[in-house]
Amino acid sequence: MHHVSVIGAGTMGRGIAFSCALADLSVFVQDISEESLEDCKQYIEKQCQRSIQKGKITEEQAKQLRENIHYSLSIKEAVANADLVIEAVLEIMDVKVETFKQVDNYAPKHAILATNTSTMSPTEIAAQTNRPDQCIALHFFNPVPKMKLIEVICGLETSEETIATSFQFGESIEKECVRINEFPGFAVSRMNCLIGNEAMNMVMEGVGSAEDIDKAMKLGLNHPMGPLELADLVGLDTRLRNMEYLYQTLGEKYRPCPILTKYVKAGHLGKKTGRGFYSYS
Ligand SMILES: NC(=O)c1ccc[n+]([C@@H]2O[C@H](COP(=O)([O-])OP(=O)(O)OC[C@H]3O[C@@H](n4cnc5c(N)ncnc54)[C@H](O)[C@@H]3O)[C@@H](O)[C@H]2O)c1
Repeated sequence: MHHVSVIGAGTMGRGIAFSCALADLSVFVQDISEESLEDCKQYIEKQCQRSIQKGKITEEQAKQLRENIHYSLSIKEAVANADLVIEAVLEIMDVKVETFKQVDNYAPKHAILATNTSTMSPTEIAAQTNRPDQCIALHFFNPVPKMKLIEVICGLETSEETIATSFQFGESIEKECVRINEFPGFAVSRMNCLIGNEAMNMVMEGVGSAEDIDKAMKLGLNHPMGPLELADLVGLDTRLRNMEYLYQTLGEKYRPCPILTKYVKAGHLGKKTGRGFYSYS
C-alpha cells in the first residue's frame, strides 16, 4: 500500500493524513472547503515542528513528510491513484453516502474504501457502491498522532482480504487494530458516548462542576481525560450527531443531554470554537 487518500481535512482527516505521511505513505487530502485545507496545512506544519522539538523526527524527515502530502479540492484528482481511501467528512449519513458514491466512481478498482464514522453503519454506506466487499470502517481516535487504536469494523459484505489489508495498513502506521463486528457505536463510541452524556446530565442536575466531575473520573477511575474535556476535544457538534444516531438506533438511554443540544445551538462547540464545557483562550 503506497497511496492513501483522505476525504475531509477536519479534526480527524488532518490527523490521519499526518500519521500516514509520517509512515512514508503518499497522501492526498481532499476537502470541499479551501479554509479547511489551509488549516490542515498549518496543522501539519505545527505537528512537524512539535515532533522535531521533541526529537521524534529530524528536519530531513519533516521535509519528506511535507512532500508526502498533497492537497486538492477535487475528489476525482485526490483518489485517482489511491490504494486506500479514508473518508472523514461530517457524521451525516447522506453526506457519507454521496462521498462514497463519488469515490467509488473515481478510485482504482483495487482500492479499499474506508469510513472513519464513529457510530454509523459501514454496510449501509457500502451498499451504495459497486464494491461492498472492499468497504470497511476504520475508526481512528482523536488526536490521531497520539492515539494508538484503530477499530476495524466489518460490514456484512466486507471480505477477509479487505480486513487483512486493513490490519496491515494499521500496523504500517504503528497503530493497534481490534476487529469489531458492525453494531451502532461499535465498541468505543457506544460506551464513551454514554459516559459523556451521563457526565453532562450530572452537570445539568448540579451534581458537580465540569472540573470536579472530570477530576473524579481521572483520579477515581484512572481515565486519562475527563468525559467533559474529552467531549470538548471531540467537538460538541460531532458528539451531538453521534448521540442522535445512537438514540435513533439503540434507544432511550442514548437521548442527548439537553445541555449538549443547547451548547451546540449557541455555537459553543468545544475546543475548536474556544468554548464548550470549558473556556479556551
Ligand atoms: N472528532 C473526533 O474526535 C472524532 C473521532 C473519531 C471519529 N470521528 C468521525 O470522523 C468524521 C469527521 O469528524 P471531524 O471531527 O473530523 O469533523 P470536522 O467537522 O472537524 O471535519 C469535517 C470536514 O469534512 C469536510 N467536508 C464536509 N463535507 C465534505 C464533502 N462532501 N467532501 C469533502 N469534505 C467535506 C468539512 O469541510 C470539514 O473540513 C465524523 O464521521 C466523526 O464522527 C470524529
